Amino acid sequence: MVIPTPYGEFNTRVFETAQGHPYLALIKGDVASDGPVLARLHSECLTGDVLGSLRCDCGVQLRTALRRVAAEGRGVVLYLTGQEGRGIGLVNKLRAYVEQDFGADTVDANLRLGLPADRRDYADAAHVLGAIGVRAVRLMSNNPAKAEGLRANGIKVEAMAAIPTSAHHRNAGYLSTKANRMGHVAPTGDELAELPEAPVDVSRLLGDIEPRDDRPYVVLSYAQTVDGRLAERAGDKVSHALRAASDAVLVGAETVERDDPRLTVRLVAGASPLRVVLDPDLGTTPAARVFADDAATTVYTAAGADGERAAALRASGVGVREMPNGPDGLDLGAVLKDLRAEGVRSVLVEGGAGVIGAALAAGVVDRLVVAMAPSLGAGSAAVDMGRATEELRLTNRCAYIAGEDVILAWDVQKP
Ligand SMILES: Nc1nc2c(ncn2[C@@H]2O[C@H](COP(=O)(O)OP(=O)(O)OP(=O)(O)O)[C@@H](O)[C@H]2O)c(=O)[nH]1
Ligand SMILES: [Zn+2]
Repeated sequence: MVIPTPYGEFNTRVFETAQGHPYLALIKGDVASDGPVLARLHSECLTGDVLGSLRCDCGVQLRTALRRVAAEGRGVVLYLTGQEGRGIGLVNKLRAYVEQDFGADTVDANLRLGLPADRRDYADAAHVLGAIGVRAVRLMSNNPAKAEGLRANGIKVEAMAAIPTSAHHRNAGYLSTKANRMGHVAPTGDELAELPEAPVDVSRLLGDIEPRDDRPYVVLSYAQTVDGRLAERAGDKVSHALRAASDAVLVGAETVERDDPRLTVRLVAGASPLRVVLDPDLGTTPAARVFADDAATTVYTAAGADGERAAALRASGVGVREMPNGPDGLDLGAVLKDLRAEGVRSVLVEGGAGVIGAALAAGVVDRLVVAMAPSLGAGSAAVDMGRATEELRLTNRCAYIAGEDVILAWDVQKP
């Protein structure tokens, strides 16, 4: 039986464990032939796999694994139901999340509930691999228990490496606990070691993400030429990792018109944030890529803007919210307050010049991330803070250097 996916078709076989849990094998190519097979044992995670929850990175890992197997043309992703919540089930996992909201890490949360930190067993998974003809694997995981479980049941694990994902500020703690407390190992083996690239770590660039009661943590991110003019920023991994770490990315209507950005995460493995467009008169073209359905979008507009246009956007799944006008277009403070009320904890403001200037002038920026484009004399006007005259002091500097790129970041101190 074939299941067609966005990554291509997978031959599918299903097995049922003695406890009644279906194991779904998504197979590409001839996995019974000689040579280790690229493989992932994926523990069910309804919140991450289906809903894209940002508390973990399971959904991103699952899709990345399917993509890698498809790219290689040979391999298997074994989807293990019954392993939800590391084997304690969905209800207990959600109870463990409540414990985590009260300060426990992912291990202690289970223990506080009187449950083991991990109740999974991989014997059945090994038997399924055996049944489809797999004898040796290159395992996409850095959980040593998975490798041991396979080896103990007759499957050779010839190499092993994690599927690196870009951390989100909401799962950074979870990922570090897995590394520090759950014995997850560094990649080993020649073949697989060169496959995954280390994820771009932008946590120091972002600083301490601390939302306030009345607005999210606001990060301003743009590129400038060495002589201080705003520069266009070609899509690069750092800027995509910044998006992947944020709850929302915000731009003005001019940027949508001029650059037609998608504002999604594509160059690193990570989830796309909510896209927010400030468009006071709803003049952006309906064909703009930011309205496509590959991520969620909310448009903020002035009261009384084109009602038909708003209705059309809503019908296509784009949120439209009316806001009062401020000194420089829409009242940015009101927009941020509304986003916070919707649960957004961090916003990455990417431009354009008008929005950047207005955010600085309004004193709502917590962190500034400036990429230095290696050029002089190009670019458009410099950042203009309009009427704001008070100096903003910058502290807690971080410098990120990769190849030709120099990126600097600071906390913005309020006068
Ligand atoms: N109990 C509990 N389970 C969780 C939590 N977060 C994720 N899970 C479950 O953990 C399982 C995923 O396992 P991970 O520990 O993320 O990764 P792994 O599969 O052991 O290791 P890798 O193969 O390297 O990804 C899924 O079943 C999730 O539902 C949590 O906070 N508490
Ligand atoms: Zn998960």
